[in-house]
Amino acid sequence: MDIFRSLSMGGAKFDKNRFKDDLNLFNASSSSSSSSFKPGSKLGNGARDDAQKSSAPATTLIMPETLDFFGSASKAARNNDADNVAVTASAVRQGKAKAEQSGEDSDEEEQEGPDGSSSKKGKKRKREEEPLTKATLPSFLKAHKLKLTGTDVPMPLASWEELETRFKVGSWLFKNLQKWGWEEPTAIQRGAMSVMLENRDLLAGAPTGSGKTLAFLLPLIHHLKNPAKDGFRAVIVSPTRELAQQIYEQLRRLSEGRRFRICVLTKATESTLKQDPALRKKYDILITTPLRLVHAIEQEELELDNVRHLVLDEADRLLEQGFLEQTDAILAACSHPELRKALFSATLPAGVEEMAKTFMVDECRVIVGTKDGATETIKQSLQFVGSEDGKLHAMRSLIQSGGLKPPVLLFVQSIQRAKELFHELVYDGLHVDVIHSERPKAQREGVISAFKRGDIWVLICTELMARGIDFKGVRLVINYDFPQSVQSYVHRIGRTGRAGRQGEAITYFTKEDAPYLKTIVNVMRQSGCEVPQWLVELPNPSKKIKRKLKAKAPERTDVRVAAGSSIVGRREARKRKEMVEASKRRKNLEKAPSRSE
Ligand SMILES: Nc1ncnc2c1ncn2[C@@H]1O[C@H](COP(=O)(O)OP(=O)(O)OP(=O)(O)O)[C@@H](O)[C@H]1O
Repeated sequence: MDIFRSLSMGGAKFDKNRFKDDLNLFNASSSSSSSSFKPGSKLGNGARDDAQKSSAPATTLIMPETLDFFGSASKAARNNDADNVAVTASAVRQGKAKAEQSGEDSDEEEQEGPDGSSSKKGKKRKREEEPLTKATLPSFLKAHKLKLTGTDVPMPLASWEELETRFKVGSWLFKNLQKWGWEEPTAIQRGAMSVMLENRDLLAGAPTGSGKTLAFLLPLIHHLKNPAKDGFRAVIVSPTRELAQQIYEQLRRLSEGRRFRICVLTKATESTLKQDPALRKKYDILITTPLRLVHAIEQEELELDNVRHLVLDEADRLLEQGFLEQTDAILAACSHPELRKALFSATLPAGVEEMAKTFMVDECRVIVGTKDGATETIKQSLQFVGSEDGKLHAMRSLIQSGGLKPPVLLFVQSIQRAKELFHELVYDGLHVDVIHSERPKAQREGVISAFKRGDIWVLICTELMARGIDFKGVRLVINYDFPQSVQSYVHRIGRTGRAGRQGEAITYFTKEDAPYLKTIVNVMRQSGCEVPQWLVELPNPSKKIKRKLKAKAPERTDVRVAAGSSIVGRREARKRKEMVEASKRRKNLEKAPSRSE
């Protein structure tokens, strides 16, 4: 059914002309909104709003160069004949010190080119094309918002070409990479790949949607070189099955033509490994969730003693209560003395970093942007909805005002609430579905494919979908229930605004959520969103309060109860009841024999 028709069934009017871009799914960009603490008002946005209303393509106008991870803001021709530069962190430090001494600043340097007529941007791009030197490194790091820490940290990649010239990455792998047509490496790819290619332990943090997956996959394949039939040599751990599957798909594409044996550990593959011990030797790479892997280790269904590369994706989640024990068991099972470890996430709380240091050896730390920061291409806002019943009202207003820009991800705090909200919205005639861990695997996969295809326009989800999942076209994330931690907020909203695209995130809050508001306000400010002064002046919640929220989701009135108790809810329920009764009457009439018969 036409989505605009079905959306209209909920009482909303959709103008096809106005939403013609929506028809062209996964061709994202866009947005709207303002302040004051009353139900329905949105708090946030600001500067970017004006920019987004401009007629030029969003990426070129809005994105500052420093945030242009994907080079989409500038298509300057590149001319990379990069010489090999094996500069180490001592060089990094020397160069930095020199730059600081001379008061060198990247922006100033750009204005001082020999050719006074060329633009600042042009000069900067040109300088990036050249091989990095001690002198150019500080401004390069600044331009890419890269922070490198550790002893002798390898020099970042100046260009893709350095993969071949400097690291001798096989031409087959380089060709596979080129198939994506990505003009240049993202900041995290520049910083993290060189560290992994030099076979060092790594702790890497970079915003959501900034290409961390490729940053660890490419070095990993490079090190494995060829299929070896020597048992698992690389293990990638991710907190969810969905993310493991997504990593597998990217890995398969990147290793095309090399016949690596890759195993995504599921109940089915686990039982195959159990039945056929010889098979275990045939695999090269394992992608798994922690629980499944620990089960397989305990059942002695596989061995990890030949593993040389261990990647923990969404590392902070894997080192949190709930997964920590399993991650510990995995680390213990990967017993090869030459094991290298790489930890990646968009959020790395201090406690996690401390823990990581206890099992990493002489690690390099590569951070892009502000630690635990949100992606800056996401327009964030907070919306006060009064109490629970105000949320559905806000949702329906959003539909009616045309602000619901599909595809939309809608986060709630529990499976129960996800189910309830689904039942509430499905009768509104929305193309809506729900995903949570109680749904069988096949159904979950089906929902994800349908959402990717654009058959589902609003996907209700739990924390299951908050991390890592790469739906490129998501235009709006709604935090229907307030997130339980800053990390959860950053990852949830990070499902939009990926790969340099624009996105929007709205967070509903009630009176009960107000004590935690400041944590989100801080993230919003850090990522460049304007927020009203009174929000800035709110007190930060204490550590104790934050811990309490993280440990236990707040009690909330059931979605259905809340829906029934609001005026709008009652009106909608009555309308739906009337529609159902009218439809029954029509059917009965159709069934009734006509008099002539
Ligand atoms: N160099 C690049 N240029 C352009 N696009 C890229 C580049 N590298 C990766 N991408 C694309 O960017 C998107 C996001 O990548 P990825 O899923 O690896 O992000 P991430 O940093 O792991 O995000 P998250 O923290 O949410 O897991 C993907 O669709 C990927 O194909």
